Amino acid sequence: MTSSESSEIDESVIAELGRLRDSIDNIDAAVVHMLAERFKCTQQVGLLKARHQLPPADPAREARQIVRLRELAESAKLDPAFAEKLLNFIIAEVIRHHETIAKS
Ligand SMILES: O=C(O)C(=O)C[C@]1(C(=O)O)C=C[C@@H](O)C=C1
Repeated sequence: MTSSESSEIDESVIAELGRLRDSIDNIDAAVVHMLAERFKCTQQVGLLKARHQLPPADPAREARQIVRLRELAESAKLDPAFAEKLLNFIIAEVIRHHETIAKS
């Protein structure tokens, strides 16, 4: 392989990496915007729950969400265990916010 051939390969690999990273950046931005919208909704839920003395957590609702999300993940070829962990992580933060609202 000549030095010009190897530098062409390097450039095409770098270009492909750049394209993939651009898509990753767009997807990450979409995730952030979607999470921000979700937290706007849960903020309203937190206020409603605090006003009506409802408990911050609703384990029955969470169980239904997990079943649904695991099914969605499976059909999207995403690891259902990962989807469940992610939902639990988000919900734990929401419950923390609900508790803060209830105390205030
Ligand atoms: O649906 C509710 O009751 C919420 O408070 C929202 C939410 C969620 O983030 O999806 C958070 C806490 C509950 O345990 C269940 C679900």
